[in-house]
Amino acid sequence: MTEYKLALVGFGGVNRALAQLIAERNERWKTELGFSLKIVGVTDLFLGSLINRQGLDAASLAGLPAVKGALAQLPGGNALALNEVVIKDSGADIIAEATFTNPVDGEPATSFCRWALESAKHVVTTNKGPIALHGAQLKALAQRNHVAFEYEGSVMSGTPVIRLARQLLAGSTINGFEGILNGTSNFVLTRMESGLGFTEAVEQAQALGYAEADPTADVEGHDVRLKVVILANELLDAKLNVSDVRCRGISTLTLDDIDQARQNNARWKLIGAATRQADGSVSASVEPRLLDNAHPLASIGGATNAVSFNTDLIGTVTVSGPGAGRTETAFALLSDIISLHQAAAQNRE
Ligand SMILES: NC(=O)C1=CN([C@@H]2O[C@H](COP(=O)(O)OP(=O)(O)OC[C@H]3O[C@@H](n4cnc5c(N)ncnc54)[C@H](O)[C@@H]3O)[C@@H](O)[C@H]2O)C=CC1
Ligand SMILES: N[C@@H](CC=O)C(=O)O
Repeated sequence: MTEYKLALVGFGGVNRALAQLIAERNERWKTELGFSLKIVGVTDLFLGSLINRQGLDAASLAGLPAVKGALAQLPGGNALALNEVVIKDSGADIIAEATFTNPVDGEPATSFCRWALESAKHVVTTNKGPIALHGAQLKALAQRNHVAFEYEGSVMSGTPVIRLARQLLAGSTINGFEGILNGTSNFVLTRMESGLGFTEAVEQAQALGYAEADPTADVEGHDVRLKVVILANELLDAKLNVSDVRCRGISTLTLDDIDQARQNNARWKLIGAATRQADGSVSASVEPRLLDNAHPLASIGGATNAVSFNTDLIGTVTVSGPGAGRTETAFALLSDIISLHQAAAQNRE
């Protein structure tokens, strides 16, 4: 039975939920998945950092008070986020990176991934910045160092859309997709349909752990733009940069607009889309679209996301599931670890 040593970089909603899952399910994973996880390091800008090569108690970490420097209160803890030390010197095999997404340059998360990969440690991340902005370089770095770089949670949280499309649609060509790819904005639009104001709806999404640290990224479409780049580059073999994607969010939609749509049997949805053109190039956009209620994406409500792939052999395939949420996204990290464990087993055969 394999035991992976894990370091958690960024200890907010997602990695805390992963610690909780480890506390509850590690024993079960030994028999069901063939591995267990031992947390040997944690680092967070707000909470500080802590290393213990013998293993930290996952339940205690999950219940850590969310107060500044909380990790310094534990034996061996430090009030500073010693990110580089935790990544390189905690003895971890796997780095679970879940710090803020920076949609402009992907930093400092990209450096965290790079440090880990250069030190021959696997990386699992839910952070969209490094993949959308530096994905090709990080994948090459992982390959050179014979380690995994996995990021299923970067699009549609725990819903297995990247791996599902890559593996199970292999053999057919994906020529485009359109989808609802941001939980917060879809939650906000759904709440506004019940009459709640925009600001109050955003506050609810923040309280539920759906929103980005700066929710502007959610409502202005910047988060979806990163996800469109990730999906298009991964599944359509596009070479898109973030600046190639036209982007408009939902912040200008009013309760009147939403009520007007309802009276016309329609709904506003924030749609991210990409299409392969006749010359082989891929065009992409993020914009609010008025969908007739009969449209397959119109009924997707709350923080649920959905994406419809347009394939050459089997037509349209739609995948739907949670688009945000702490435990849902922590599950994506687990699925990444399962994937790298399976790949390691295959390599041994
Ligand atoms: N919450 C969700 O539903 C989903 C989140 N994601 C992504 O996962 C990542 C984590 O999300 P959450 O846990 O919800 O965010 P969060 O805001 O709850 O936690 C992020 C943590 O990272 C820490 N941090 C920020 N910069 C740091 C630095 N330089 N060094 C060390 N720690 C740092 C913060 O102090 C914070 O505790 C984000 O990139 C987010 O975009 C992806 C899919 C869904
Ligand atoms: N803030 C994002 C979280 C997942 O990427 C969202 O609401 O979809």
